[in-house]
Amino acid sequence: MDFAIKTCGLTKKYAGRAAVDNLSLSVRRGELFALLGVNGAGKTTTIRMLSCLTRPDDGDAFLLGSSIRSDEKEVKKCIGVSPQETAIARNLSVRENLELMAGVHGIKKAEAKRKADELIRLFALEEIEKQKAKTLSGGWQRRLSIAMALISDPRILFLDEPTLGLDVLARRELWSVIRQLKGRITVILTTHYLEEAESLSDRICIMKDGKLCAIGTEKELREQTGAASFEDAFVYLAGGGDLQ
Ligand SMILES: Nc1ncnc2c1ncn2[C@@H]1O[C@H](COP(=O)(O)OP(=O)(O)OP(=O)(O)O)[C@@H](O)[C@H]1O
Repeated sequence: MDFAIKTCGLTKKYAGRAAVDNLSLSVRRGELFALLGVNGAGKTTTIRMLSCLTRPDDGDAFLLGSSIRSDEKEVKKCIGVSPQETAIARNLSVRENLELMAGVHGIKKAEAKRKADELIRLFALEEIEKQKAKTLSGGWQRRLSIAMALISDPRILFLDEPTLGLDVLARRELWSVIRQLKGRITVILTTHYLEEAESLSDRICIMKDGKLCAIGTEKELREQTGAASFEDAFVYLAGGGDLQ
């Protein structure tokens, strides 16, 4: 099996308490993989370790074969991150944000323009490309943030709660943007919206207290718990193991 990500006993502790506890899992190339769990389950800490923003206390993870411990430079070359708090420059336009991010990655001007053109088309940003980012709605800011994370042509993209706080229409629009990426690159998505994981992902990992407590397709997780709906399966797995 050709893995994009393989974690081996990945562990992070804060004040002696494990935020991520001995996490071992594999994500296939081209897979859209969702990390689910209640608040504090360890999803963001996992993404932060995989994107080299936080160093693990124990264990390791390999992204396209490169270790987050010893090959940080290689790992950073192959990833894009759209964090929970969108990291856009509010006073710059949509196009300027994209070109600025290209510059951060050392992409030359002509190439940066070509890449910005391509992403503006892919994310349907044409009509707002000259608009300052601060004037955009939350949904369009998230869309821009994802486009920015793709400017370096990453092979693995991390989306941390991409639709948090968006209205249902903006969320659905963003889903169709995320669907366009399916199969092209590996996407790791964290979300609290169960229907988002259900609708978008190939496989789902449910975390609880920093540990992996279940992994599989939505159907497999339902079958494993004997639940009628995915929500019931999630409540069973991430909650107290009680099916009401
Ligand atoms: N920088 C930090 N310092 C201390 N504790 C932290 C830090 N970051 C995370 N934690 C703790 O680690 C645990 C896991 O947090 P994490 O943010 O990874 O969970 P999460 O699943 O992403 O939660 P949420 O769904 O609320 O975003 C929590 O108990 C949190 O309080």
